[in-house]
Amino acid sequence: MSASPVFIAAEVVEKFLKFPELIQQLERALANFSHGAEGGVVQPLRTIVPVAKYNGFLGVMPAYSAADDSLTTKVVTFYEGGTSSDLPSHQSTVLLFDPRNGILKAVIDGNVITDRRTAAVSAVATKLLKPALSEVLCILGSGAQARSHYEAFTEMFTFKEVRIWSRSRKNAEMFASSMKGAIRVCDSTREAVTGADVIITVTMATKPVLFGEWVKSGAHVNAVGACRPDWRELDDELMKSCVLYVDSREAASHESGDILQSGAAIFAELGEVVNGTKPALTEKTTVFKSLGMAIEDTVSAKLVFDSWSSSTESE
Ligand SMILES: NC(=O)C1=CN([C@@H]2O[C@H](COP(=O)(O)OP(=O)(O)OC[C@H]3O[C@@H](n4cnc5c(N)ncnc54)[C@H](O)[C@@H]3O)[C@@H](O)[C@H]2O)C=CC1
Ligand SMILES: O=C([O-])C1=[NH+]CCC1
Repeated sequence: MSASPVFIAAEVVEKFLKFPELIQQLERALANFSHGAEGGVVQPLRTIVPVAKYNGFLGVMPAYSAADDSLTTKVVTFYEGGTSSDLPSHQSTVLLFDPRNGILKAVIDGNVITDRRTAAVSAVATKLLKPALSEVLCILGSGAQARSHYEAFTEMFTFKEVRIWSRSRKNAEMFASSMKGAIRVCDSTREAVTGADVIITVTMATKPVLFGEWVKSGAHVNAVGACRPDWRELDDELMKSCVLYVDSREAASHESGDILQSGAAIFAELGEVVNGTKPALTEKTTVFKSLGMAIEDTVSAKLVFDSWSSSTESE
């Protein structure tokens, strides 16, 4: 009989999933993904089950990475407008299997993985695509992804000013007072965005919150929300005038409302830039449309499991 799977809780994931190591590992995974079959990544389009009665969605995100010899599936739920309680709007669990025989080895909290790996991928995009002089960072949204992005970006880059905008000023102020470092709370999206060199959109908006007319020429945008074909965060003007990078062409052309509804053309996958097969056009206005890939969870879960295993062996 096989041993029971271990359960790895959020606090343990927090301890072992750290920037900058996660960023380095995910940069490598993005490159493998964009190498096609040669890169050894198997990742079908995720399955999404709408739970229309409650404005919710269940996503199933399986992947295998030959380079990491890691096999996982994440199960994630997300609710438009959150739930009626204090629960996070996104909740997830990652199942890690032994790829040699299919035994379930670990059930891992997926919330910290989702927050940190998404921010880590945005950090890779920003490293490659930001303008040479990047002094002002702007974050739209003040939820879980805003926090992980702030942590990753202030650890990896140096900005003279960080601005936050949220639908409610109170939430933006709470965000600013709960994080280390100075953050300017802005009253409008326009105020937050004007003159910013790097912009992160991490909202649950279903209609555009970021408009091309406000975005400084040459700025870099990480567009992280709007993961449904009928949801938007960015307007047509920005989508059509930018150089557009995505995590996965396949996912982007099935899931991204910003791409499907604007008709914007995809220039490259981020992994192609890492591989050197497509250029990073840092002098242009760039958008990285992130939808989130299962392979990011696969690599993160393996990192957590291996670190946890080594720590228990040395006890
Ligand atoms: N690309 C990726 O890999 C991933 C993307 N996401 C997406 O990132 C976004 C943020 O996720 P979380 O921070 O976990 O959510 P959250 O629920 O913790 O925070 C959402 C934020 O958006 C704001 N918001 C909600 N409706 C809005 C509207 N209509 N206009 C403007 N702001 C609005 C909320 O006030 C809050 O500040 C979501 O769209 C989510 O689906 C989440 C996980 C991974
Ligand atoms: O990659 C991910 O886990 C998600 N992307 C959008 C909602 C959840």
